[in-house]
Amino acid sequence: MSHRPIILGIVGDSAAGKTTLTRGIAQILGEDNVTVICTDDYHRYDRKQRAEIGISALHPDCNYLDIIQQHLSLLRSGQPILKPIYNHSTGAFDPPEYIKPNKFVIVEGLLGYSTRGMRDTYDVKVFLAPPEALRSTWKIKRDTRKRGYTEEQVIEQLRKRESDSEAFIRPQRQWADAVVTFYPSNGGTEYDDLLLNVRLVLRPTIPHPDFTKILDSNGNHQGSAVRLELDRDMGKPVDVLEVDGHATDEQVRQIERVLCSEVPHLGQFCSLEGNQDIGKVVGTTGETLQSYPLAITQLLITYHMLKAANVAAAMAIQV
Ligand SMILES: Nc1ncnc2c1ncn2[C@@H]1O[C@H](COP(=O)(O)OP(=O)(O)O)[C@@H](O)[C@H]1O
Ligand SMILES: O=C(COP(=O)(O)O)[C@H](O)[C@H](O)COP(=O)(O)O
Repeated sequence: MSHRPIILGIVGDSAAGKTTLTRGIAQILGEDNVTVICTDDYHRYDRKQRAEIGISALHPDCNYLDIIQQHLSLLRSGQPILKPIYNHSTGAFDPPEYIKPNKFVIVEGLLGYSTRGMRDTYDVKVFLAPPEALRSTWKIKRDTRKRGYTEEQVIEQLRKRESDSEAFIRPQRQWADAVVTFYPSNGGTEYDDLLLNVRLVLRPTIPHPDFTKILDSNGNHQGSAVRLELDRDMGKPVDVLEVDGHATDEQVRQIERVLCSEVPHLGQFCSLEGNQDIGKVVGTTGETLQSYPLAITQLLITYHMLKAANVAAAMAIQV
């Protein structure tokens, strides 16, 4: 290996879209180059024990955060780990698995940014923050179709976990280099998953692509479906790029050009080079999702992974 593994964190609440986004990015980086770790595997208690104790999986005390941190450090230095496995179908633990890191490691889960040690291990940190109404819809759909729960059980679980979501999950937003929010354009309950807009909050904690290139010479937007603004997030200044579900091919190509001018590898996954599968991913409920907002989100995060790999390779040559 020419450099140490590059580590991406994808953190967010249950059914925020972590696994779906992870799949899309792994497709672009090449499945064989990517090791995916889900931190649900580090739950301290199985489902029965959690019910007896009265603790939710979202609580830090319900997870071996110290072992996650230890394993992340090992993976970052290219070493293997013996990872526990939490089985969402049975609610119990399967035998552990031996995992060697590939060039890229994606670590997705609920509490990945809870400690300083964990946060320091990632090269790129993403937080997923869909509006709560959309997350509930996604969670009901997935957990009734794939995890054997009834709709009433999922709604009750969401209600019971709300205080832990507020206390432990949502505050982690502050540590992310990019906060990703897919949202319905009319803000209402009637929406099409394939026409969701995306709001990308870009913190100056890592150097983002120069999106000002998509503005015309007067600094104006080329249309209303793609917007670049300065804003504040949790009190701190940020750039915000929004891409609507109905953005045009040409608007999307402009963004792709910005990304590909610095990272040509991305070209083959863009509509620029005629790729028809841009932004296509199979969601965890088995449905095929495809949209420009999804594509731009995946490309932006992959851009950061490849840039981090270039930096790590340059450092490896120096030593
Ligand atoms: N970007 C997206 N666009 C449309 N639907 C999505 C998107 N991300 C997730 N979903 C839906 O939400 C469900 C839950 O997503 P998932 O990736 O399993 O969440 P998590 O891994 O965070 O628990 C998926 O089954 C899918 O139906
Ligand atoms: O919230 C999640 C995390 O998964 P995800 O982020 O993929 O939703 C699960 O509910 C817990 O792991 C508990 O498992 P269970 O529901 O089996 O008790």
